[in-house]
Amino acid sequence: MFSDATAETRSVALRAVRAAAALCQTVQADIDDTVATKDDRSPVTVADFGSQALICRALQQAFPDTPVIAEEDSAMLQTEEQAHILEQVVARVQAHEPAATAESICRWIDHGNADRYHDRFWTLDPIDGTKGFVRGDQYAIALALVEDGVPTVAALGCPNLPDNLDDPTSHGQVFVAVRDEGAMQFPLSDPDADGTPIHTRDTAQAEEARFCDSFVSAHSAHDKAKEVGDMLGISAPPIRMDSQAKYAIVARGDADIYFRLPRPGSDYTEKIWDHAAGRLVVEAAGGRVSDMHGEPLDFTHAPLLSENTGVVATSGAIHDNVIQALADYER
Ligand SMILES: Nc1ncnc2c1ncn2[C@@H]1O[C@H](COP(=O)(O)O)[C@@H](O)[C@H]1OP(=O)(O)O
Ligand SMILES: [Mg+2]
Ligand SMILES: [Mg+2]
Ligand SMILES: [Mg+2]
Repeated sequence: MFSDATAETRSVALRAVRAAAALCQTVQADIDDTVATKDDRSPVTVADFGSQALICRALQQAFPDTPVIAEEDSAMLQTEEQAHILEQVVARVQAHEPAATAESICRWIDHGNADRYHDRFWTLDPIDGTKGFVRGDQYAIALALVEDGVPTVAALGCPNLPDNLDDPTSHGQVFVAVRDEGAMQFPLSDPDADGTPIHTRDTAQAEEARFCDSFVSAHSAHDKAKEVGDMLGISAPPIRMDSQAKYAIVARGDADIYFRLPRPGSDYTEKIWDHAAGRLVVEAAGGRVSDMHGEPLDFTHAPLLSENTGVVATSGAIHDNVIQALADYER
C-alpha cells in the first residue's frame, strides 16, 4: 500500500512508537509514584518522559537535521524534588537503551524542544491523554512528520484500544498513515505481523453517525456536542474517550465524528502535537478534518494551532453537514 519513498521514515517512526508503547505499558501496570504535576497543574508521568526520550533518541539518530517539537522537556526532571521520577525514567529507558544515563536521557528529551515552525519537522506527544493513562484508560503515543505545514507521515500508538470496541479483551494497535497513500493498523503485540488497511465508514446520512468526544469534560464542551448531535438527528450515545485514540476510531470506522468543541469562555489554544498524527490517520483513511468553522488545521504556527478554533474529524461524506450544523448552532 505504501510507496518506497517513505520506507525509512515509516520504519523509524513505527519502531520508535512500538518501543515507547512497550515502556508505557510497563509503567501503566505499576502506576503509583510515577506521576508528577506540571506548572500548569496537568499530570506528567515517568512514561511521558521515557516515551519522549526513546522516540527523540531514535529520531535524532536517523534524522539528525530534522527538528522535533514535542510536549515535554527535562527541566522539572533535573530538580531535586523530582529526583525520584528521574531515577525511574532512567531505569525504564535503560530497559531499551542499556547505555543510557540521566544526562543522555535529559539530552534526548530536550532534542524535542524545537520551539518554532520549520518547513520540515517532527511533532510528538509522548503520551497523549495522560489523565486517561493514569486512570488506566485510553492514551496514545502520537508522532507525525510535518512538511510544508502538512502532516505527511504518522505513527499513532494506542496500547489500550480494543481491536473491537464491543470486545475489550484484545487490544493495542499502532496506526501508520502516509499522505495520499492510505492508513494501516498493526497489532502492538506482534512486531512481525502484517498491517491491515483501514477505512472510515461510508456513512452518507448524519443521523446514522456515532460521535466521540473527550472523556474529560474540561477538554471539550460535552453539552454542545450533544446538542449539535441532536440537530443532526443522531440517536446513538456519544463515545467518551481520552486522547487521539478518538481519531483512530473514526479512521477505522468505529465512529463517524470526533467533536472537540471549546467550552464557553475557554482561552485554551490547541497544540499541534495533539492533532498532527490523528489528522493524517483520519484523512489517509478517507475522512476529513477541519476546525469547527470548516477551516483546515494550520500547523505553520507551531507549537500552537492559534489560527483554529475547535476540531472536527469525520468519516468524510457527512463533513459539510456537520460543519453546517455547528454554524447553525452558533447562530
Ligand atoms: N483546557 C483544555 N482544553 C482542551 N484540551 C486540553 C485542555 N487542557 C489540556 N488539554 C489537552 O487535551 C489533550 C487530551 O484531551 P482528551 O484526552 O480529552 O482528548 C491533552 O493533550 C491535554 O493536554 P496535556 O497533554 O497537556 O494533558
Ligand atoms: Mg502529552
Ligand atoms: Mg496531548
Ligand atoms: Mg500533558
